[in-house]
Amino acid sequence: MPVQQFYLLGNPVTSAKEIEIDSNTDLDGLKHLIAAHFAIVEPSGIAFQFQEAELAEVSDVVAAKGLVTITIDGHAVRDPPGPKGLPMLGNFLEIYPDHLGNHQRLFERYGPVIQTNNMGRVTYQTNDPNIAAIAFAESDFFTKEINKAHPLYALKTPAAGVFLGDTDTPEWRVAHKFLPPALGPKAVRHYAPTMQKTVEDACKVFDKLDEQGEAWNVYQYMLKLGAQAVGKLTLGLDFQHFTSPDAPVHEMVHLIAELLSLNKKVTSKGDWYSSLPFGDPKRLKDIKARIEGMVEQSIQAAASNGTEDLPLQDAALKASNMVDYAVRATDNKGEKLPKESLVWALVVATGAGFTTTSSLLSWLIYGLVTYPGMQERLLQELIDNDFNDETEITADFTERLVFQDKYIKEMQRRHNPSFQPGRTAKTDLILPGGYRLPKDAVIIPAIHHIHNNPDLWDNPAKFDPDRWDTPEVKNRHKAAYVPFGAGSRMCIGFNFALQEIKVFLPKLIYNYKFVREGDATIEYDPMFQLIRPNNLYVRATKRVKWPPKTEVAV
Ligand code: HEM
Repeated sequence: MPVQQFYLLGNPVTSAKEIEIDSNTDLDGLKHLIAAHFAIVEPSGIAFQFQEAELAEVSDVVAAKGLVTITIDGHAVRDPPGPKGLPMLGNFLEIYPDHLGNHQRLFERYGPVIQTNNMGRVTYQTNDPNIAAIAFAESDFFTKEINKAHPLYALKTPAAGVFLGDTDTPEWRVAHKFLPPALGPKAVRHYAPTMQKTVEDACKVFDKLDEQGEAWNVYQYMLKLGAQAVGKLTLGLDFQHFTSPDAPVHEMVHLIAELLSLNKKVTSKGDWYSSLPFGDPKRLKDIKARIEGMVEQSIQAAASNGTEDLPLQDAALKASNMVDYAVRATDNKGEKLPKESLVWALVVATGAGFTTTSSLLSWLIYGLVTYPGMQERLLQELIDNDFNDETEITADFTERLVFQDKYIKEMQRRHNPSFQPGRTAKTDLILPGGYRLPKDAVIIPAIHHIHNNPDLWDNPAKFDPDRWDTPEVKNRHKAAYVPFGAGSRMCIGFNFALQEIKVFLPKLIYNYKFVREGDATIEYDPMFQLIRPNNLYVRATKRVKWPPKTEVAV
């Protein structure tokens, strides 16, 4: 078999490898062979050169009398670029507090894969859907492994399996078998009446605030609303958020929100900070223990109800909430979600459930008071579908609200709450474009920057729900829109989240006209795990008149 020497352009020639080439192989086969030897993730981008001339045939590669140079998508291999940074602080001061705006600037300056260093912690980010899709796919190259460089490191809880644990652990496999059925499309349909009752209770409070002529902080009330629904449907707890306009936020909700805030604080700084035995890192540990205790209590209450065990799918359709489901559901071997996994899997479902949905709900209200015509179009669609105070909001009904669906999609494009799912390199590897990543490097498909990348979206800053009807958007790259992440570690609660929002929004829009109070620039908390509009205030004025139904031309 012929033997040839290859090296990667950008690496020293001393790194050249001698590789045997099967004489029957074609160019594609040769690229795959070379990709396997050099851990090049995407073989199709490989090209061969000898003395700067392109070699387009395998026979030319074999015949070359010397080192054959490999290029990737026309580039030499190189480390992802990024700003130089200051000693100790790295790039921290030029990224925070506005990490969304500043990362955008870095993508514009350095290209689709960037490298930053925050007080010693190196992170890679991409706004390229092709590279995002590669990172999201659990493969020989990438996995979700929450190492020290991962944005969830300070929260890592292997027992949770989902979200806070690594893939391919026994804990992840078992949680990933038991939880998704309870959050599948059929299962969440039977949660619709509880969702509707929750928003109806909230409306009584919004009515009172209107009677008192008060404007209210959108995030605070959406946090109450999102948490009230998730509390009932995951833990079977009534957080009593809507007994009066001033009802306090339940301790559990405070603790989970503080946990996320502490995590972002702790992981935005170097490793030294997260190992301090006092201050934020200590508080983070104490809070985790308190949450664990509270969830254990809910589990005991559910278990003492003495209801029968059921196979996974049946349990998902019959359980009154996820604790009830989790204590009753059995797999085909008759086994249950082990006790060690139960507590943290439920904490995660609760936390992941209300923090995200309350932020998205807040952005949806922001859209009503910011983007002209949206309230009117959403209301008109309800009227045209005969919505009124008595309507039972089922999944069948919300499926008819086509504009509402596009409005939500566009909001998740422009203002998605989640922004940094991280994936870890399993080996030294080379990405498309020739970007080199070392083993254990964490790359973040930067959701906000993918969703606002001008190469993928026409006029991305424009809020335009109608773009979802265009062929460009319909035929987009599969990872150009990933509000719930992608791959086997994507969100398992997306059916729940979308249904909840599609039940809540009609009630809010039908009952109130929302008007913004104040005109301060909307701020988000850079030290929070999610993006939410912190200082948005609105007046919700109760509607007493509604527009007529659109006349259909005959
Ligand atoms: C607007 C609402 C939501 C958004 C934007 C959202 C977003 C996400 C994203 C981006 C991930 C992937 C994280 C990663 O790749 O590391 C994720 C995972 C997850 N989400 Fe959601 N989520 C939402 C609602 C929910 C709800 C309502 C629940 C549960 C009731 C939930 C439960 C989970 C869980 C358990 C995971 C981890 C799955 C795993 O590790 O295999 N999410 N979510």
